[in-house]
Amino acid sequence: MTAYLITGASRDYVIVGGGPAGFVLAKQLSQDPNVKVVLLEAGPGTAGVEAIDVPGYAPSLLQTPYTWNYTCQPNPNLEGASTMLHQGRGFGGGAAVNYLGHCRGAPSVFNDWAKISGDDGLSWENFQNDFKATVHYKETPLNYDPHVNKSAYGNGPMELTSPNQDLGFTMNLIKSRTNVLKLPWVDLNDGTGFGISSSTSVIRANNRTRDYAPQAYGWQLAQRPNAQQFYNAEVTKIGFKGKRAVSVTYVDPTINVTTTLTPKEIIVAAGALNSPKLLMLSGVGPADHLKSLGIPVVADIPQVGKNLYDHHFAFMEFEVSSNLETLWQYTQNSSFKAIAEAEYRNNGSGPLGVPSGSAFALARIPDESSSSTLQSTTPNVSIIAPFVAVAQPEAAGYMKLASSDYRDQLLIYTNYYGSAGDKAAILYGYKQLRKIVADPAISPVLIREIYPGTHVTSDADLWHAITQGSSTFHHPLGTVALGTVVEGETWRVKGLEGIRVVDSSTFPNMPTCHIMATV
Ligand SMILES: Cc1cc2nc3c(=O)[nH]c(=O)nc-3n(C[C@H](O)[C@H](O)[C@H](O)COP(=O)(O)OP(=O)(O)OC[C@H]3O[C@@H](n4cnc5c(N)ncnc54)[C@H](O)[C@@H]3O)c2cc1C
Repeated sequence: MTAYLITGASRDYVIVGGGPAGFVLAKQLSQDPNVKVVLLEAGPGTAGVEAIDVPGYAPSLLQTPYTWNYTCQPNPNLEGASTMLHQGRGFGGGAAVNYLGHCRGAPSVFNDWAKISGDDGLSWENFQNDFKATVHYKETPLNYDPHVNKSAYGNGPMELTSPNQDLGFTMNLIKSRTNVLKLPWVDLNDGTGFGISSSTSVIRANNRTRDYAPQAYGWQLAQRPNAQQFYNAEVTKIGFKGKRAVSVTYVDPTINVTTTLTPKEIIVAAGALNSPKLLMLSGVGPADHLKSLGIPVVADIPQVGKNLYDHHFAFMEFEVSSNLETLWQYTQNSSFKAIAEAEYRNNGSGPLGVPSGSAFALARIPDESSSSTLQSTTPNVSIIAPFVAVAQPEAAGYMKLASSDYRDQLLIYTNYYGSAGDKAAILYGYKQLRKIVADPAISPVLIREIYPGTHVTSDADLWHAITQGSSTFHHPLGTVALGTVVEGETWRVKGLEGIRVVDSSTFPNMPTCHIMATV
């Protein structure tokens, strides 16, 4: 599939970005055989890539051609650390490389979005039907009750399942969280805002492989003569005539061919970092910033690139009984690895067939209040790394261009823990992790605390540990927000014609859980 194959009549829609948003849009729009749709994806094709298909290999996909590998600017709130922020690159976007968790979180978020955007379709009551239209839940034989509310799921193409087995530790975690956090085990997809979840994931029941956008929607596109989907097609600029978007220029770097299309309408779905990037490269953004880089201004919209939210987590590390199956054993112990791979090949069981985080909790903090730090010295141990994050951070960061060259890195200012409330929340949660691990549901298998170490007790020292042992869930959003940059209902960029943005960049603020379900 290469760029020069696109010839002939003008297209009705060009969609920029083959992530979950782009694929759903392409599938929906091309239902009408009279509407021509072209989907352009910057990254490579992803069909048949084993590291993408096997759930347990997800962490190995970072820093590969399947990710945009952005390094954020030094963050003063993290003692100057420059953290990484990866995004999916290739057919499927983030859905091809992510950790497969599917969760909708608190309804109040969507009711807020409906108010902010004036679009009642986004209220929880109305949005539920859209959620249901994208997924179905498939029951599988399990050795535990996953507490799934089946009425929360519909008949959509994406398959959701629960982890197909308790590998020996999930139940300990669920019990200890129930005891310490005093929360019930619930389904966080049915409108329940707080509770403990056993991680419903986009993993197929029959062969325990990743289910994601190109698989769920791409085959329908492939069968439609009015739809085309291209990878290795990086859009470098959107051209404007006055305030109307009229062209899309893209390059296929593998053959160094540049092509310009002139559709009737352009839909940008390039994700939370690359959608604002493309808008700014095309002259849509803060005028002073664009002028400073010599980019002619089409529309002065100061909020493009602002309002950047993300989920950032802080972790601890504990050694537990070596008979517990953990990712540490898989990465460090070659005989364990061989057994796990054989198990997965035989019947999709074992640690490779489940998501990396097999249980988590959403809790409210009281009103008053990836890389491992362990040296690889002893392969035959088991390590757990429980983590905590602020589900709805207050402080937003921002991003801007480093230059007018599309190949340059972005300047990303994350501002994690940038408010007193965010800082208090993460510190509170970090202390709760120790209590959870000390609970009798876990303490019998606990051997020792590795990170930060039991000597770390004061708030100042714990804060230092958080700044040194934290990372992102890769959930950036909000940089082309509904209400400020994009209109509700139409998703048109305000003040412009022929251009819409429809993806995670348009979320006004953070859902309280994983975010792909909402995309
Ligand atoms: C490592 C990782 C783990 C995650 N874990 C989870 C999880 O467990 N659960 C969850 O719900 N969410 C998770 N997420 C987040 C989730 O995957 C994203 O929020 C979601 O994919 C966003 O969808 P999107 O369509 O808005 O953008 P994206 O998925 O980012 O898709 C945008 C697409 O546009 C393409 N693109 C960008 N620029 C251009 C251009 N100029 N021209 C053409 N194409 C372009 C990109 O290559 C990409 O394929 C994770 C993300 C990552 C990276």
